[in-house]
Amino acid sequence: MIYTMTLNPALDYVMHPLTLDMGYTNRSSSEELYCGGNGINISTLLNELDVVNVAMGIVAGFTGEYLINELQEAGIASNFVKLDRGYTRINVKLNGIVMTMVNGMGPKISQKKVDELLDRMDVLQSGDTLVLTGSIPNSLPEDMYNQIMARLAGRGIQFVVDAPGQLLMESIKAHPFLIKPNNHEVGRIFKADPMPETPEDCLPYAQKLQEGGARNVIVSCGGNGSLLLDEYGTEHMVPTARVRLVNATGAGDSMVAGFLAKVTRGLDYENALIYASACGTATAASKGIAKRSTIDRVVTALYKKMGREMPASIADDIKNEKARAEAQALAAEGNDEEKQSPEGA
Ligand SMILES: O=P(O)(O)OC[C@@]1(O)O[C@H](CO)[C@@H](O)[C@@H]1O
Repeated sequence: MIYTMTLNPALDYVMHPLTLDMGYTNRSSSEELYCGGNGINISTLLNELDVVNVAMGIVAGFTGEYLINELQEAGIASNFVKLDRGYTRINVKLNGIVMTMVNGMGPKISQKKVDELLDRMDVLQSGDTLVLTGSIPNSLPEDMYNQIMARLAGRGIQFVVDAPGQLLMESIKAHPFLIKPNNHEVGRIFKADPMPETPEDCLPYAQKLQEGGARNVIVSCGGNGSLLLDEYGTEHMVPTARVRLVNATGAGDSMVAGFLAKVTRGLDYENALIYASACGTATAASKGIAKRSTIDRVVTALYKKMGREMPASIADDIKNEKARAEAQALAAEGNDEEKQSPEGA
């Protein structure tokens, strides 16, 4: 079973302003509300791929209630500690010519609630995967992920960590099965100058992260593709299918979900990376986390672009002929100019 942990979930309020002038009232042309936070995005995409999983974490207030109800309606099992005060944050995503995000700090969490969460984690068993991802509210210690991994150590549980900066560096000491920073995060961690932009640029940094303890390292590089340095030391580099960018929020989370969905079902690392890349791109081309039909289209387009044969296990899973035809149409859009997001996927 895959468990995702979101210590600081959010409602993502995506607004589409036509212009953005600081110091003035700006008007949005449309807006949407999604359940967010990295782990919740991963659970949402896993669910879309029919991978049964449990979303865990901490919620508060009316926004937290909304989030749990929405997960329930989507058929995603959840196990959240509820705080008595405060509210789950609302992260504002201003999706204009470039994406600008303002993420909330999150509610204050007492030690009692942390202990309650740790106790709930005792349901995890040997063979389970725990995905620790996203920022940690200020009131929790920087080494929170390490505390969780230490508590579960020796029980045959595999860890996946996708976290910013120091949090990630601390976590690799626990030898996680997978980490997935993007190229900008890797550049900031190692104070790289110039910033690594391509999978090739990121390879030396992925090697350092592996030397630090991570088993498999994926580095996503937005429109430039992605890199996997696997636990056997083999490097895999995959391009990105070209699509029109709609909303980059959750694209990196979708990669993690796509990769896990496939490796837990026995697919080899190289093809799992291709599938992961397609899932990230599909979300970038969607409003909210990608739906299955978009993933099917993008994965077909990516295999075509790479001139690669699609493994039977993926091909058998592409739901219908219509998706195949649409995939061809999407591949033909490859000449469209891609809008750039401020961070890699
Ligand atoms: O503030 P954090 O925890 O670093 O990031 C939170 C967040 O920006 O990440 C997700 C996309 O990956 C969004 O759903 C969410 O709003």
